[in-house]
Order: sequence, then C-alpha cells, then structure tokens
Amino acid sequence: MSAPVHHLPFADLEVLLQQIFERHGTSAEVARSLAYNCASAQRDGAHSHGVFRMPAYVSTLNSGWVDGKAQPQVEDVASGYVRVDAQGGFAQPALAAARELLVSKARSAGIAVLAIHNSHHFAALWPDVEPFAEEGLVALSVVNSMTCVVPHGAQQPLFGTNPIAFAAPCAGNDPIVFDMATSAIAHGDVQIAARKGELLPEGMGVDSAGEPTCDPKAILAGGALLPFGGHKGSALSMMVELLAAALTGGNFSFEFDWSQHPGAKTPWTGQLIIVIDPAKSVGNRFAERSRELVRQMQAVGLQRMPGERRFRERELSAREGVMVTAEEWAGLQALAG
Ligand SMILES: NC(=O)C1=CN([C@@H]2O[C@H](COP(=O)(O)OP(=O)(O)OC[C@H]3O[C@@H](n4cnc5c(N)ncnc54)[C@H](OP(=O)(O)O)[C@@H]3O)[C@@H](O)[C@H]2O)C=CC1
Ligand SMILES: O=C(O)C1=NCCCC1
Repeated sequence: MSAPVHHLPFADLEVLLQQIFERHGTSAEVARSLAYNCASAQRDGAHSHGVFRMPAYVSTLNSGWVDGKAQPQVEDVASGYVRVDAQGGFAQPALAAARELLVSKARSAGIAVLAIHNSHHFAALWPDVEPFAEEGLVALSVVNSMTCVVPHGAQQPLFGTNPIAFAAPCAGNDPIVFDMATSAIAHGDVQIAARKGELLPEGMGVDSAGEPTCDPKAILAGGALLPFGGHKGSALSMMVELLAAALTGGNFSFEFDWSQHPGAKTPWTGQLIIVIDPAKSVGNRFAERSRELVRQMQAVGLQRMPGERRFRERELSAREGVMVTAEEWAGLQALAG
C-alpha cells in the first residue's frame, strides 16, 4: 500500500512555509524568499531541498547561528561587478537585493558577476539561475557548503558538496538547466536514504575508518562523501571553494565552527553568480543555437535533458497540487504550531 499524501495548491504551501519561517524568527521578507524557494523545490520534485529541509531551517534559526532578519548590504563595485554582504543571513534575500543591479550590468557590459559572502545557502541552486534564462540570459552559479567530502587522493574530508548550476535560454522550450553537487551524492540524499533505511550505490562514501561503505548512516556518523568522477569532480569542487569563498570573501567549507550552536545546519559560506547577455556576441541567435544542440542530442538518442524531470514534475504539480507526504505534512503542522 502506498503512503498517504496531501496535494496542495502551490500558494497554500508557500503561505504555510512563510508562517513557519516567521514564527521562528525571520523577517516577513526573508520568510517570503525562503518559502518560495523551498515550495518551488517541493513542487519540482527536488525532494532533498524541499520541505524535508524545514526542521533543519527551524533548528538553525532557533540556535541563533543565522540572522533571519539580516539586511543584505549591496556594493556596486565596478561596471561588471556587484558584491553583497549577506550580514550573516540567507543567500536568497542577498541575491534578491542585488538582482536588478546585476541584470542591468549584465545587459550593459555583456557580463556581470555577483559575489555574495557572509551568507547561508541551504537550498537547491537551480532557483538562483533559472530565472535569468527566462529573461534570455545565461547564468552560472556555485556555492560551497560544509566539510564532508574527501578530496580525490586525500584521507580526510575537506570540501563541501559544492554544487554548480547553469541555465541558458532555449528557443520554444523550457530553459536548459542543470544543477549538480560535485560530490558523488548530495548530503541531503544521504540523509533521506538513512531515514528510509536504504543502502547507497557503491562509490558514494566512506565510513569513519575511511573504508568504502554503502551505509548512509555510517557516512553520517563520522564518515564522509567522495567527489563524483574521481579527480575531475574533485577539481571542480576545489574550483567551487575558490570561486564561492576565496573570490567572494566568504568562508571555505572548513572554516566555520558551528559547534557552539547546537541545531545549526546551514553552511556559513559564500556564493558566486555569473550572468552573461548572449545578445552581445550573437545577437538574438543564442536561444536558436541552444535549440539546435538539443535537437541534435535527441537525434542521437538522448531521452532526458537535465532539468526536464523537474519541469514535468512542475506541470504535474500545477495540475494536481504539490505533493507532500502525510509525515511531512504532520511535521509542517507541528513547526507551524
Ligand atoms: N546549497 C548547497 O550547499 C547544496 C545544494 N545541493 C543541491 O542538491 C540538489 C541535488 O544535487 P544532485 O544530487 O547532485 O543532483 P542530481 O544528481 O539528482 O541531478 C543533477 C543534474 O543532472 C540531471 N539529471 C539527473 N539524472 C539525469 C539523467 N538520467 N539524464 C539527464 N539528466 C539527469 C538533473 O536534472 P533534474 O533536476 O531534471 O533531475 C540535474 O540537473 C541540487 O539542487 C543542488 O543544488 C547540493 C549540494 C550542496
Ligand atoms: O545536500 C547537500 O549536500 C547540502 N544541501 C544544503 C546545504 C548543505 C549541503
């Protein structure tokens, strides 16, 4: 028998999450930003960063580790450069505060960089880039997280799960979007597997003795993750540390200490977003060229584009409501008080 589920209109889920954030100490603006982000992940079936994350958001806010009322400070640094100090708050409101300036710089200079530091990112990364592609721009973002990944050839964890997200317009189609951790598996998916009592495929992580394991609980109890693709994923993860932390002024994944804040779960790091206006080099042809690439990939047998599963889930959610399991629903009700 399948588990009972609720199907909610997106707006209702968003309002409920907003209430939870505000109840646990965020400003109304921050609550709106995080609720939209988290509800969008749930809507798109991005479960490792949907409502599953709400208890950890709440425990983090209650621990005093993050400032839920922070007012990001935007600095107009140069013709193609914006810097934001998130003031110890969440990264999404920091991006929102700088977004208009970033887009106007990308449109006038052809390329613009947004460097966010002193920020907490606890979400999927695609929501940060996809909207740029919907406006005809190309966007790339990286964010570093917390030490849990052993660099290829090393013995101890150092890197975070450090995702990379990319979005580009595609004529007559949903934008092309990919968003992937540079670890073999996202930390969120390890937690979900541990909760469900499932084993992981081989090659995802090691136990506390550094021995390969498929047991997610062993990875969470003093073990660690591996980068995807050996030395190649490891190099990308290193690049993310450099771009998201060293370049922005944020912490490396190993540089913050949350031990004095029991319940804290959000990495206090940095994030970089690069936005490019393709009109500057190829006029209005970029989106057509994207479409051509997709056509050719399909012609050689491609069945699934990255991002496609999410867009399908989004359509399904629009028709049937956003799916929340009975257990998740009960948890949300408890958090909402
Ligand atoms: N904030 C943070 O610090 C961190 C956040 N995360 C987030 O965790 C989430 C999950 O990451 P991860 O587990 O690496 O993601 P996945 O491995 O599930 O997916 C990575 C990308 O590959 C696509 N994809 C997956 N399977 C296929 C396939 N068979 N064919 C074609 N494309 C495919 C996905 O598209 P689709 O979405 O359509 O399935 C997605 O764009 C991400 O949103 C990431 O941002 C991860 C680490 C840290
Ligand atoms: O799933 C992950 O990996 C992470 N997600 C949110 C931030 C911490 C790492």
